[in-house]
Amino acid sequence: MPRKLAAGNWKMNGTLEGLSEIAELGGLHRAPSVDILICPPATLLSPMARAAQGTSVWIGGQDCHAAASGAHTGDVSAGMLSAAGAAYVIVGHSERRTDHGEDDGNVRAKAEAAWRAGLVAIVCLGETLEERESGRALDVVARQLAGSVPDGATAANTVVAYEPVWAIGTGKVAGPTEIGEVHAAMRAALTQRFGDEGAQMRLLYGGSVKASNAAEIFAVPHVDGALVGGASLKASDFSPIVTALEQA
Ligand SMILES: O=C(CO)COP(=O)(O)O
Repeated sequence: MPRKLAAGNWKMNGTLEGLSEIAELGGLHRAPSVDILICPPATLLSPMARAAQGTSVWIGGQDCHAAASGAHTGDVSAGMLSAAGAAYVIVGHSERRTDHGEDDGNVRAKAEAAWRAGLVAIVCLGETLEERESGRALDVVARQLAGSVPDGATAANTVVAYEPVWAIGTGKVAGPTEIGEVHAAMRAALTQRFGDEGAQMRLLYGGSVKASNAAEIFAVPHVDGALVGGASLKASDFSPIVTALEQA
């Protein structure tokens, strides 16, 4: 079983001063029993990767283009992220799906590009409030999982993050029953499709995770970590979440 994963997604936040947060986080967790990852904006990736060298903190990108290079103004390839020091890349975050019209096919192609560059792909999915309230959450997640996770996914090259859109940045956390139901369904689908690799693949929950609710979330079966937005920006906020995961 790969180690559990506490991942921070800084989104479009942070400055060079945030380098000190990486050093502080590494200092607080010198020999963690879980993996720790911070995904800063692309402009901070290289200095953050340097700051993280020799610490327990991994650095990742927040998105990549599906192509290796070419005429794609404003985009960054997976190879470029890797060269800058990334080990992971988030693909298919709901903010990318909404802001940039990305669909499951785009996300799948990005995950494959991540693998070609030697990165671990964190494939995100999750239903909207309207989809949950109309009883379609499990169907939506099943469809996104089937369409966004490429053939060839393994426990080593892929992480799946369930982030219900209505719980992101809203302070509304999905309850243990809701999370448990979706994570069990994802585990069953991944195991059916990928066998033992699917059984071992890390499944993260994301959406308003904080120190105060982390332990309850990590106690849910098939939750192997978290993808944290706001509460990952400060080491002092993120560190208790890392500790809760170590103790789960
Ligand atoms: O979108 C998220 C992480 O990718 C979750 O963000 P918040 O933790 O700020 O709700």
